[in-house]
Amino acid sequence: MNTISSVTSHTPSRTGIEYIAYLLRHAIENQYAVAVWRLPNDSVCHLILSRKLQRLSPDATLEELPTGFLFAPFQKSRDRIFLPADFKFTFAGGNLQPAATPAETQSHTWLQEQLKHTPYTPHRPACYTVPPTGQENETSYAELVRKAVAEIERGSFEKVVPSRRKIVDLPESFDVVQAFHTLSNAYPHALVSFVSTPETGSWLGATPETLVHVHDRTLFKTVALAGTQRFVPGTDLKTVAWTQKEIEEQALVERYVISCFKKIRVREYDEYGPKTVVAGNLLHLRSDFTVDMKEINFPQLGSVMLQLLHPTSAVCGMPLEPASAFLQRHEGYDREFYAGCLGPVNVGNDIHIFVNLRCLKLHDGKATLYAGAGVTVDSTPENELAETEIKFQTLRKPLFDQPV
Ligand SMILES: C=C(O[C@H]1C=CC=C(C(=O)O)[C@@H]1O)C(=O)O
Repeated sequence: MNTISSVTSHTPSRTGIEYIAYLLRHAIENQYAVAVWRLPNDSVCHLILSRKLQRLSPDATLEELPTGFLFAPFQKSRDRIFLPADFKFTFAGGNLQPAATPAETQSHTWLQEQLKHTPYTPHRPACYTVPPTGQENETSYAELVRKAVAEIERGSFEKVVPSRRKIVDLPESFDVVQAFHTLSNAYPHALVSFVSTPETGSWLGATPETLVHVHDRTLFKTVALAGTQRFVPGTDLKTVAWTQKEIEEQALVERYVISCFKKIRVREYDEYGPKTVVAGNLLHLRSDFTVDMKEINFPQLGSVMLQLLHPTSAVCGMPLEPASAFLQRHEGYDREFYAGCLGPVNVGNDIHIFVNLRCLKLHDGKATLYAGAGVTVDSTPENELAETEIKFQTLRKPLFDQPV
């Protein structure tokens, strides 16, 4: 088996961070796309390089794709992007890990060749960036929430999730690989991801929300997540109280998930919750759904449910169409990949797709942060605005401020 020792036998040993920085630069020089991720409650970080992105058709089945990474925008009418794993590496404990699959063995051999031709030199990691466009301001977000409540009172929909963005200056010393590392340490229960492609620019995030998880082609999982409050470390989760507004907001997401199961006549799901969960600096209410796919003989449930669920009423609204039309008309900016979905496909027998929340997009010297809040008839503009501010803190605090 070709392992790290074969990479290092011709070159000085490098840290995982140095290898990642080297691979990012190689990607940019060759117009390759990159995805780096660390799954929740896992210590292993994965990196793939793609020579060419694929655009997935709406009916593409994830189960039939090769190993890779899905990156899909919020707008369903736009193309979902798939990064096939032309090269794949894993890192743990700060080091590149021995190749565990034939594909990784080939990747190690390739890396060894690259290092011979272009030896490693220390440098700040580079990634694809695009300029920011415009800036949302606080007054208009409060106005947006007011309009949303008025529309709910008029009976157009029950819930909508308006969002906003904030453009911040990056510190002089900002280093994207270090930032990924910082988020991985700060948020062990999140999917921490970094996606950088010539088409999409670079996106970094730490999301708490699973959209579709298929384990070993047998077990399907999804969640209904909503309701937000600040987490004070040390709080006993059993003592956390939720308002009627938050309970209803989460119940609407639950109903949305169940309505998707109903559309395909799946009745054999287990539902657990809602319970209070920690998501970094925040608390949410979450219900977990599981389906035994073998038992109901539905091998493509993951792909089918992904199409039905996205965008859930945790990021869009309920009913979907009028809420989505409201956001299109009034939100006033392009969400692009915020509140879209992303994650590894067919890596080690799992498909693990998350909602792209608590994320930012990188520009030269700046970053755009994104956050939304679920609005129901009981919402106030002040509270929802404050909620988006604490959601911004999920990334701001560890990356640009003091550690969490
Ligand atoms: C839309 C976001 O969060 C969603 C997920 C959990 C709780 C939410 C809420 O309480 O509003 C949102 O529905 C976001 O983080 O930008």
